[in-house]
Amino acid sequence: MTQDDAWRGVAAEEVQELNSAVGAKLQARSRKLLGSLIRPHLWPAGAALALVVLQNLSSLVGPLLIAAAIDSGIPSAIRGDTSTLAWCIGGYAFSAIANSGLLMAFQRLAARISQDVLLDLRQRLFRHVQRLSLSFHESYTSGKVISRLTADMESIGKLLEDGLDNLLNAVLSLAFIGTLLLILDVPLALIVMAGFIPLVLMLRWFRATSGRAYRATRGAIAKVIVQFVETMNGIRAVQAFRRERRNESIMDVENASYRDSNYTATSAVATFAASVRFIGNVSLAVVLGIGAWRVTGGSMELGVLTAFTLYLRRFYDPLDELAQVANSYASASAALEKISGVLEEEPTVVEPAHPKPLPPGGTIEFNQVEFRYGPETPVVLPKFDLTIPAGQTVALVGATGAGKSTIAKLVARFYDPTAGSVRLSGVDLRDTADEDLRTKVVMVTQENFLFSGSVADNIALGKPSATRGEIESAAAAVGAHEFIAALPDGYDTDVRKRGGRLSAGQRQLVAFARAFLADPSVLVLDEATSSLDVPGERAVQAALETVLTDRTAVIIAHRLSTVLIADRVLVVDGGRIVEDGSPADLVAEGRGEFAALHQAWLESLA
Ligand SMILES: Nc1ncnc2c1ncn2[C@@H]1O[C@H](COP(=O)(O)OP(=O)(O)OP(=O)(O)O)[C@@H](O)[C@H]1O
Repeated sequence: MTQDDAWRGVAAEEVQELNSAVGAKLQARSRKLLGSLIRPHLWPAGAALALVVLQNLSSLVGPLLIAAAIDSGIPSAIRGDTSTLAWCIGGYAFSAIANSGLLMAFQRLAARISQDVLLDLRQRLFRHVQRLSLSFHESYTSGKVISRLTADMESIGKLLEDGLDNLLNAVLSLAFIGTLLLILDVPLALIVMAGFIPLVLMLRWFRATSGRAYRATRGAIAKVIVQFVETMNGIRAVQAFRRERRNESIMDVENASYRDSNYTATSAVATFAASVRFIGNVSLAVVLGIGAWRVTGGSMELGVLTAFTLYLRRFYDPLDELAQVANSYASASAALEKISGVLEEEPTVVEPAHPKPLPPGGTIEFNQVEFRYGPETPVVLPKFDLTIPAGQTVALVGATGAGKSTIAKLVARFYDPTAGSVRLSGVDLRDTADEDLRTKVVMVTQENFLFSGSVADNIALGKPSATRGEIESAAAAVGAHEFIAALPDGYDTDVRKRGGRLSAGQRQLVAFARAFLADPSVLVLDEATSSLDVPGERAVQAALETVLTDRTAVIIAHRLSTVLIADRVLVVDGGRIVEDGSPADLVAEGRGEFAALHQAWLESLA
């Protein structure tokens, strides 16, 4: 692994203090992402920039017109000539209207650009995360992904919406007003500029402090969301095991650390904003003092001083806003760093550039396969060979943690073996197209996951092009038709709505109907451990036999009845296949682990 690889993807997420080289690398990655997001909107962004320039120019005219009104309009009006004053007032009204119109146009355009950018980023992130391999999801957790898609996205949105608006306004105001101040009065303008020295120092301090603080807030909010999502996902277990108090105390700790990191971040903003205001007010006081002294001495006109102080207020207001921008920027860049990390992750199970088509048949071969979950984790499956001929039903049995699910996951290519190869009909799974593999190998897991939508939609997942007739015959084949027809809206019942909720056995039947409809050559099945009532169990058993007909099957078996319908039993122990034979032969041998397991099963049924 090179030095660069060590920080790739999400590796730096949990690290609070980064060295400057890594920090720079992460910033460059964030900038690259931001650039790629903004590039498609360069023209509208240019138009927005033009609008904000015009809007700033229009707002500058006001104080100049007021100065003209005080210095020449009012004196002429006293002498009976009101035309200058009328021009000043008319001009002021016109610039105010133009200013409002331009502001509205700019804000609308900016909002449109930023919403498009956010939409693009959300889509990219969602698509990318869906493509990432199981190994990523097992370690990254859904809570963190949710936090990237919600909280982080929101802080980037805040920067794009208010931040850019404020930043452009501030920079332009500073440039324009700075120029005007110099034109109006050079000595006073220089006094104002001197205030910039402490300002720049403050800005440097603020960037360093808030950058660190906001990285911490991103990590902390992710932990709060992870804890929340885990609790909600496991709410049944939480209530069943009375884990509420324990969860509350974990949540309290995460929540408190989020509050603390936010507090540190906002404290920095407060210090910075207060310093800006303080420097602004001191400059104003000095300008007023010197200005008043010069007006009384006759070397400066009152109107000019009025205009100068009016501009000066406007000069410091955007600096206040700049503090807010710096704040949103720090928060958004921490978020962008995390999101760009997720986007940098690559699937570990990669689709080949030139896939080989899978021929018909379903022979599975493990050739010298060895497997470990990660480079630092122990070998879970030591080197082994195994051939499962097409059409055979194999039951994997063994103690918990023996490696049964791991073997099943290799057949479905959720992982690639660390050494050796897994072949289907003679083709290395690494050489197959995802689409091809997913139609030939279907995995039915214990979760029996139902997506929101109708029962029919959930069965059709196995074959999206299926007609209603095909869906119903698949359901009928596995014996699910009766209970589905009896649901409030039959096949159109929403499985997430009241009345559409299915029992564990019914969910399993829907999962079987889905697999039956998909009609794969190979079925990998993690049998549910939860026990069903006797009629439910019989229905599921009958459905299982139907689904298994004419295909290769690898079943992680938990029930004796399932093992007995298998052609072959593999007993797994510590990642090794220690027994291999037909259930009848293994029982007849009478000495092995399977024979003992069989005896225990029989006794439990007695
Ligand atoms: N994602 C993972 N990362 C690291 N180790 C893992 C991972 N999944 C499983 N393991 C380890 O691999 C070994 C085999 O696990 P596996 O899930 O294959 O066992 P199993 O026989 O299916 O168990 P069970 O019957 O409890 O489901 C175990 O020691 C387990 O701790």
